[in-house]
Order: sequence, then C-alpha cells, then structure tokens
Amino acid sequence: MSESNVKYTEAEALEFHARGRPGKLEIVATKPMATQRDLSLAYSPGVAVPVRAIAEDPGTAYDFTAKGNLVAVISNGTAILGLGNLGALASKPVMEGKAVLFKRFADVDSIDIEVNTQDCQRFIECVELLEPSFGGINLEDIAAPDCFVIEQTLKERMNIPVFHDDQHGTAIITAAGLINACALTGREFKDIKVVVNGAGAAAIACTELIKAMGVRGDNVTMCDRKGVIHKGRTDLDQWKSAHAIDTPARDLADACVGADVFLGLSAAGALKPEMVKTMADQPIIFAMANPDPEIRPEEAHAVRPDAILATGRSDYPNQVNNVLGFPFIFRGALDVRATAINDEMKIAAAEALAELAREPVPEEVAAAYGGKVHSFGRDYIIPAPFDPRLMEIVASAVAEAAMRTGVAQKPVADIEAYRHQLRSRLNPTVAVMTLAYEGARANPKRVLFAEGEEPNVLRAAIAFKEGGYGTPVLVGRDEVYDQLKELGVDNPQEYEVLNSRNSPLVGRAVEHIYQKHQRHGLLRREIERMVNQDRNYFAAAMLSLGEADAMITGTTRPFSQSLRQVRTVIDDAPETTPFGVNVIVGRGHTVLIADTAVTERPTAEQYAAIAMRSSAFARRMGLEPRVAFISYTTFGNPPGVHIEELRGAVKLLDGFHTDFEYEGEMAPDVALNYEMQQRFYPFSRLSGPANILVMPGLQSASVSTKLLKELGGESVLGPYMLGLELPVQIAPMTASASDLVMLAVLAGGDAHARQKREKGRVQV
Ligand SMILES: NC(=O)C1=CN([C@@H]2O[C@H](COP(=O)(O)OP(=O)(O)OC[C@H]3O[C@@H](n4cnc5c(N)ncnc54)[C@H](OP(=O)(O)O)[C@@H]3O)[C@@H](O)[C@H]2O)C=CC1
Ligand SMILES: CC(=O)C(=O)O
Ligand SMILES: [Mg+2]
Repeated sequence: MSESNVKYTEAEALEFHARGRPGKLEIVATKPMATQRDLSLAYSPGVAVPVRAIAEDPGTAYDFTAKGNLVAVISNGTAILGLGNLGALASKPVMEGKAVLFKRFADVDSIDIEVNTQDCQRFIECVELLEPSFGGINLEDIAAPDCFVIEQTLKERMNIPVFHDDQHGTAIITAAGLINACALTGREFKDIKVVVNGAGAAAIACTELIKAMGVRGDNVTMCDRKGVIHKGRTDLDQWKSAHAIDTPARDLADACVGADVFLGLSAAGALKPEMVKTMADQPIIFAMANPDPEIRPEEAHAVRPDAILATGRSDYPNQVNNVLGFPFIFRGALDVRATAINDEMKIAAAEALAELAREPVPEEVAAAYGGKVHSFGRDYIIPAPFDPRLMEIVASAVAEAAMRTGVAQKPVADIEAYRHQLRSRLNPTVAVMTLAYEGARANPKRVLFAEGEEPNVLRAAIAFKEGGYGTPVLVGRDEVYDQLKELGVDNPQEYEVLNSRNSPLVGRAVEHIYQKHQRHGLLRREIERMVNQDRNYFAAAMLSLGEADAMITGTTRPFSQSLRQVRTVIDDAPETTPFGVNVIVGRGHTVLIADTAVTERPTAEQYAAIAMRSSAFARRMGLEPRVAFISYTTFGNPPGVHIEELRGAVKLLDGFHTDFEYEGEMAPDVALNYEMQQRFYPFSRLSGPANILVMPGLQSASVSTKLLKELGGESVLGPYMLGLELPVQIAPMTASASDLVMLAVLAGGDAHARQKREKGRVQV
C-alpha cells in the first residue's frame, strides 16, 4: 500500500527557502573577471566585437552569448499548482523551483520571470519582446482559457520554442504513464473509458493528446467545478465545448461509475473513496493535482486494493509530473536549435518515457526504491525523475524528432556522439548524492548522534527523522526532550534518547570496552568513568554492540580527539588505517582528496591502502577512479624529497590486481590536466584527468582542501571517514546541521551496504 515517505513541517519549508541566500537561484559568471584584461574583454571595449558580429549575423548570438542554453520560466501566477490564482509574486518560489530543476536534471540554464498582469494581450506583448534573450520559453502556471490564447499567439509570433508546460509537459507524462498502466491491466488504449476531472490547461491538453493517440472521444467524460461537461451545457467556452459529450452523467460520482481511468487535474480531495469504489476492475487513478492530490493513494487503496495509483508528488511511487518532461524536452530542442516544440517531438518524448519504464531498472534507481522495485510494474509505471538515463533517452528522442520534422536549425551529425555527450553532461556525484538521500529513505537506519545535547546536532537529528532518512538515537541527558520541544518538536517522546549516566546499557558498554582493553592497561573503573563522562566511548560501544547501525560525532571536540576515542572502541578495517576523504564538487567535475584527516606522513603501504579504499568510495560516488599520487615534482622533475613513499605505493599497487588506474608522482596541474599528461608524459597510465588526488601527507591535503573551500567557490563535502571497521563519521567542528544530515545519510548508506555484503556472505 502506498504511503507518503517524506515529512517536513511548514517551518522547515520556510527555513529551507530562507536559509543562506534567500531563494533557490543565483547567477554565476562563466568567465574569469579577475584582471583589467578580463574586464576589457568581457565588457567595454572588447564586448563591442561580438556585438557587431551579432548585428551582422544574428545566428552568432548562439556562439557568443548564453542564449542557446537559456530558458525563461514565465508565469503570471493565475494557476499556481493547484493553489489557484495567487498572483505573479506568489508564483516566484514555484518558478525558481522549475528553473533549478532545469539545471539539476538537464543542465539547462534557466531564469524565472513573473509578469504582473492578468491581461492576456499585455502578457503576450511582454513575453514576445524577450525573444532576443532566450533560447526557449517555458510558460508555467497560467490558467485556462488565457493560457491557450497566450501560447498559440506566442508560438505564431516567436521563432524560438514556446511550450506551456502545464499543458504539454503534463500531457506527455500522462500519456506515457497511461500507455504503461493500460499494458499492465490488459487494456487496449482505444477502448478505455476515461474520466477527466478538471477542464483547464493540463486537463484539456491531456485529453487532446490521449484522443490523438486513439482514445475515443465519446469515451472521455470531462468535469469542471460545475460537474460533467455535456452537450446540454450552455456555459462552455470553445475549449471546453470541444470535449462536451452526450451523457446522462451530471457529476463526478456519476461519471466514475464503470470508468477505467481517472485523470485528476483539478484540486485536492476532489475524488472521494465512494466514487473510486464504483470504478471498473483494476482502476487506473492518476490524481495529479499539486501539492495535494485529488485522493491520497492510501485512501484509494483502502477501498480498491486493485487500483494502480499515480500522483504528481515525489513522495509516493509513480510520480506523474511534468518534471519528467520539460528539462529533457528543452535539452533536446536547444541542442538542435529547434524553432518550435511540435507534436512529433512531444509524442517522441512520451514514447521514450513509456519505453524507458519497461527497461530493467538500473541498480541505483532500484536502490532508491529500497530495492523493492526491480522491474516495470504497478508501482513503477513511469521512470523516476532522478533516473540518470532520462537525459540521454528523452533528449535524444526529442532532438531526433525535431530533425525529422525540419524544425532543427542545427541538426546533430552524429547521434551516437550526441547521446554520449548527454550522458557525460551531468555530474554523476550530484546524482549520486540525490540517490544517497533517496536510498536512505528506502533503507532507513538507526544512527547514533553522540553529541545529542548540541542544538546543531538536534536540528540535524530532527531533519534526519522528519526527512525519513532513519531513526536518530540521541546520546544525552533527559533534558534533551525539553530541548527538542524548544526546537518545535510536538512529541519529543518519539525520539530515542540514551543517557550515558543511567541507561541500562551502560553496563554492557563498560564490559565491552573492558574485554577489549583489560590487558592493555585499562582498569574497569577507568572505563566506567570514560563511558559515563564521554559520550563518544558510550556511543561507539553501542554501535559495536549492534544497538545502532552507524554513528556520528565530532562537533564538540577536535577531530583527532574524537577519532582517538572512537578507535579505543572500534577497530580499524583490515589492512588499513582510518583516513579522511573530501569530495570537491565543481562545475562539471568531481575530485576526491585524501587523506585530509588522519595521518601526518603515510607510509607506502598506507598510501596504497588510501588509494584502494578511495577508489571504492569513488565508485560509490558514480566515478570511474583515476588516482594520482600528488607531489610538487612530476616523475622526478624537479628532484625532491619525501617522494620515496609515493613511489613505493605505486610499486605496491603494481604488485596487486587493482581494478583502477593510478599514477605518480605528479604535480596537481599535471594530474588534473590530461592534455599536459599526453603532451609531456605520454607514458602516464591515466586515461583522463585524475579524479582522486592522494596528497603527500596530511598537511598538504588538509591545507589545499580548506583553501579550495574558502577561496575556490567549489562545493567541498566531507571529510568522510574511511578505514574503520564500523560506519562512523566524524564531522568537522564547524559542521552545519545540513552537513551533519549528509554525513548521517552517508553513514546509514555505508551501514546498509555492509549489511547487504554480510547477508551475501551468510547466504554463500
Ligand atoms: N502532475 C503534474 O505534472 C501537473 C499537475 N497539475 C495540476 O492540475 C491542476 C490544474 O492545473 P491547471 O490546469 O494548470 O490549472 P487551470 O486553472 O488551468 O485549471 C484548473 C481546472 O480545474 C478545475 N477544478 C478546480 N477544482 C475542481 C474541482 N473540485 N472539481 C472539478 N474541477 C475542478 C477548474 O474548473 P473550472 O473550469 O470550472 O474553473 C479548471 O478547469 C492543479 O492542481 C495542478 O497542480 C498541472 C500541471 C502539471
Ligand atoms: C507540476 C506542475 O507544473 C503543476 O502542478 O502546476
Ligand atoms: Mg505548473
């Protein structure tokens, strides 16, 4: 039975939007603006050169400006999701959201524009004048019937793609989901009886598309607020009357009797369980109103367990939402410089989506569904938005359809090469982080928050729990309950708090550590004191004893102290010592740096172990590992000291059967620059720029990582601890609550992977 798996409070939604720089977007320059020369080129006088070139040949605007990859998301706020006409300004969070989805899913740059008029003609005039700025126009949340006039007129007047997402984006995804739901329930598309609730932008476009795809007109009953749209009604505009039928049904309840399909594009709660009861066998219910569907899946399943359910939301299975369409449709259209998005391109997108859902589910998508979804089926009729294949499959289908139909001004010559380029366009780490969060929701773990009295840690624990990522186990005194209350938790008793002074588990913790250290100079009473006074010892013992799956600490004491305490209780993993990895997520690249946390000057054996474990971690991040052992010298030039251990590590790895590339010693500018490697060091065994930099010692690793964070404008994640026997993450003392949530999510993911491996071993 479907159930929403994401919980958040209204305060959290507001805090999310207000945090840091308010809103969800910022503009980033693509060229350096550091020197006088940069300014002269970017602005006056250098900028005059492309100005003249564009004036002479307008097509070169695509070569010299951001136009070709820039889409405007434009609304007047007259139909914001299913919330109604709340005006242009109130629509801004949704439009910013669409803009970031463009970027996240398809690397399309996008900016939101809210136009403050409800006058159709003024709106049209405003948008058409924007043509020079953009490669495409995505109209959003504009109510019917104005949206039909606006889109049609703009398409006629503008020579770039104009696409009303709520109409066509929704229709494409709905059609894809419906094709598959019909196939699963043994229905022929042409025979289905459909009720469409809503007669606005989305409903009319969906109805038109499914009719164009074979559904019979008299088998579709459309309803608006006043009930069934039948031929006897005299209050219908031209768009509604095109779908009026002869029928005795007068309201939604009448229309639902015997219907195979319900398409809800109306408002929250419009479909009642009593109506669902009267539908045909195995009813197909797409309750797509946002943010709250026409019926919640659990309510529908309660009366009809045989129903296939889809909603517009990401927190239930089967998300039928235009986010699956618009990023990839525009990607394909922009890449061939299409002048329009025509019906063939829309149908190509719908078919590509429907087919993709029938392909075997890739491991990372299955993992995000908790390993429960292995193939096409009732809870997986449509791909999930974070499926990494969407970019390649949908965008290339759209580009090909544009070329076939003659609207591509710049056809791609080699479609295979184009597909490859689409595949590599998204940074895999970003996708992997998304999947890590989804994976945590699917496989929630018990994570010990050792510093359970710290406000930041408590905030993280609340977000961890509310996000559905797992169960936080807070180590702290009973006052923690009051602190939770102060932080807005209604029912603090739902949280598990372990008090290291009076928990019945203290005895077991002491005994566990005593067994480990009785012959290494520690007395039982000393251990009792350690466990009582220091929560890291207690938490680590709880983890060792299986009372939780993972542990997180680090915000109240220096890293080295936390690590020493944890290592008193938890062993190092075989053949390694613990070390830290930072992940640098830049624009279009991800680089790992190690060891940023533990060993001042590693031995050759330690360097080799760091390379091996970092490579395995890189694979978890979606990267094909290429390790460089970093030095200030490159293959002995200039001659230097402290390189013997690095060379020793390379030699050691040569003797192992490694499954990753490694090379060294080399300077970072060589390691990260493949052209330089090929030019000056053609014997180098790396097949591309290095993406794991094993640094020559803790000092350089830590210093360079912190410099990148402070000066480089890169996103720096971690350090992540690797090389301990159990999943423990030690946060930096400066960690924010969201850093802690990320570490807890990764620690939980690590625990899940270990448990799966263990299970595999037992089964063998
Ligand atoms: N999942 C997805 O991808 C998408 C979902 N949607 C959702 O679809 C809904 C409509 O959006 P959109 O078409 O853009 O908006 P419009 O304003 O263009 O249309 C709204 C339509 O819904 C009808 N309606 C409202 N309440 C009811 C009700 N209780 N019973 C029957 N009909 C009702 C209105 O009827 P009347 O004509 O009588 O006023 C109108 O026809 C929203 O909830 C939106 O979130 C939209 C786009 C994409
Ligand atoms: C998803 C969307 O575009 C809407 O609900 O309006
Ligand atoms: Mg919308």
